[in-house]
Amino acid sequence: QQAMSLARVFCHLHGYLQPISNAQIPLVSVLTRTQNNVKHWQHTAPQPTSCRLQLQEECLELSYGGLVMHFDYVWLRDHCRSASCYNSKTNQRNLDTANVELNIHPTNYRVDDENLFLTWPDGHVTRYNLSWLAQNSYEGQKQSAMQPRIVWNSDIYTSAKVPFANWDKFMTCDEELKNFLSNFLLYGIAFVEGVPSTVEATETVTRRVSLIRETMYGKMWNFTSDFSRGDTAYTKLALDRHTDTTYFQEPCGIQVFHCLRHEGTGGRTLLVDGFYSAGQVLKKTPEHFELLARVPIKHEYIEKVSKHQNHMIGIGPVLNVYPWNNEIYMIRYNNYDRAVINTVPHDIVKRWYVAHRELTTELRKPENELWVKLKPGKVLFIDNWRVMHGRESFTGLRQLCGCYLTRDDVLNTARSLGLQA
Ligand SMILES: C[N+](C)(C)CCCC[C@H](N)C(=O)O
Ligand SMILES: O=C(O)CCC(=O)C(=O)O
Ligand SMILES: [Fe+2]
Repeated sequence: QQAMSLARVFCHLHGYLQPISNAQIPLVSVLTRTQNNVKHWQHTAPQPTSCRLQLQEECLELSYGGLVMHFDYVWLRDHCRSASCYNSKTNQRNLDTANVELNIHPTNYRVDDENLFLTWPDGHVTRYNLSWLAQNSYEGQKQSAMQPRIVWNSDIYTSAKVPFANWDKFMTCDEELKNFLSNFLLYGIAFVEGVPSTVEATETVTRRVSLIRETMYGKMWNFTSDFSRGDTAYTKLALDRHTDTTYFQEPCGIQVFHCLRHEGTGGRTLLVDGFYSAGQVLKKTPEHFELLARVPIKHEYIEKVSKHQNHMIGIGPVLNVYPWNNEIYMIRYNNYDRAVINTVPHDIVKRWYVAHRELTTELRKPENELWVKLKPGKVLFIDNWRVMHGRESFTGLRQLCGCYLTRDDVLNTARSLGLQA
C-alpha cells in the first residue's frame, strides 16, 4: 500500500511529465485534426517560412519550422505585450492575471506575414510575433537544452585542450572572462593561472566572476589538516568523489580551490563529470535514472566542536532534472554526508540502492577520472552542481584556500557577456 501511494506520488503529473525513460527521444508529434467547427487559416506566403495557424476550440495550434505547437487562450491573454499589459522598460507584467476570465476566447483574429492579431471580448487587441510564439512554445522548450554542455570523461576533457585563463588578462579584459565562463559552462570546470598565491588575490579573482556565497565556513576559507572543524575535509585522509553542501536546501553552485602551499606527498585533486555518468545510467538503465531523479534523499551536517555548532539539512533527489525536458541540472552526491533514509518504503529503497550502485560504478570508472595537482597560482573553479571533486590522502603541510560562489551571480555575469546560461 505504501509502495502504491509513493508510486502514485511519482506518477501524478504523468500527463505532463514525460516518462524519463523516453528522455532524449526526439518528439515527433503529428496532428491531423480537421474538425468542421475549427477556424482554419492557411499561411500561404511563399518564403521563407511555411506556417499554419488554427484557432481550435481549446487552444491555438501553430505549425512552424516543422513543429506543431499549442497555446492555451488564457496563456495568450496573459502574455499580451501591449503597453497597457506589459511594461517593456522594466520587463514586468502590468496585467492583473486574476482578472482574466479563465475560459476566455478571442472574438476575432487577423494575420499578416509575421504576426497574429487576436481581439479579446472587451475589444483589446494583442499582437503576437509568430517567431516569438514559436520561441516560447512548450513543444519547442521540450526539445531544447537550457544549457548546452560538453559532458566528458578524462580523454574527452584532455583532448579538448581547454585553455587556462591568465590572471592579468582575466582581470582586465572582458573577452578573456567571457572565454573562461564559456568554458566553465561547457565543461563545469575552468582554471585561472598566474594568480598571486594569497587569499586576497584568490578573492579578487573570484569577485571578477561573482559574489561570494558566505556559509558557516566563512566567506573566504583557508584550511589545513588541523581538525579545526567537524568534517573530514580538515584531515589528511583521502576523500572519494562528492559534491559539497548537499546538506543545504540549495547546494552551493560553484566551489573555488587555490592550493597556496603543499610541502609533502600526495594530495592530488580528483574531478569527475557527474553528468557524464548520469547520462550513462540513463542510456543503460532508464528506470535507474528515474529512481535517482524521483526519490528524495536527505543529507545532513552535524558539527559540535567548541566554537562551531551547526546542524544543516537538505532534502532532494540525487539527480535533479527539469520536468519539461528531463535535462539534468544538478547532482547531489555525497556518501559521507548522506543522512538516514526514512522517507522511502523498503521495496523502493532497495531499487534505489541498486540505481545508486550503478551511478557509483559509472562515477568510479578510471577512464572518467581527471586527476590534477593543484599548485600555487592556479585557481580552479568547479561547478558543484555537476562536477564531483575528491582528493588523494597526503602528508605534510597542505594549505587550501577558496570559497563558494552564488550560482545566480555567476550565471548573471555570463549572460551579461552574451552567453547562454
Ligand atoms: C570547503 N570547505 C573546506 C570549506 C568545507 C568542506 C565541506 C565538506 C563537507 N563534507 C561537504 O562536502 O560539504
Ligand atoms: O582538500 C581538498 O583537496 C578538498 C577537500 C574537499 O573536498 C573540500 O574542501 O570540499
Ligand atoms: Fe568537498
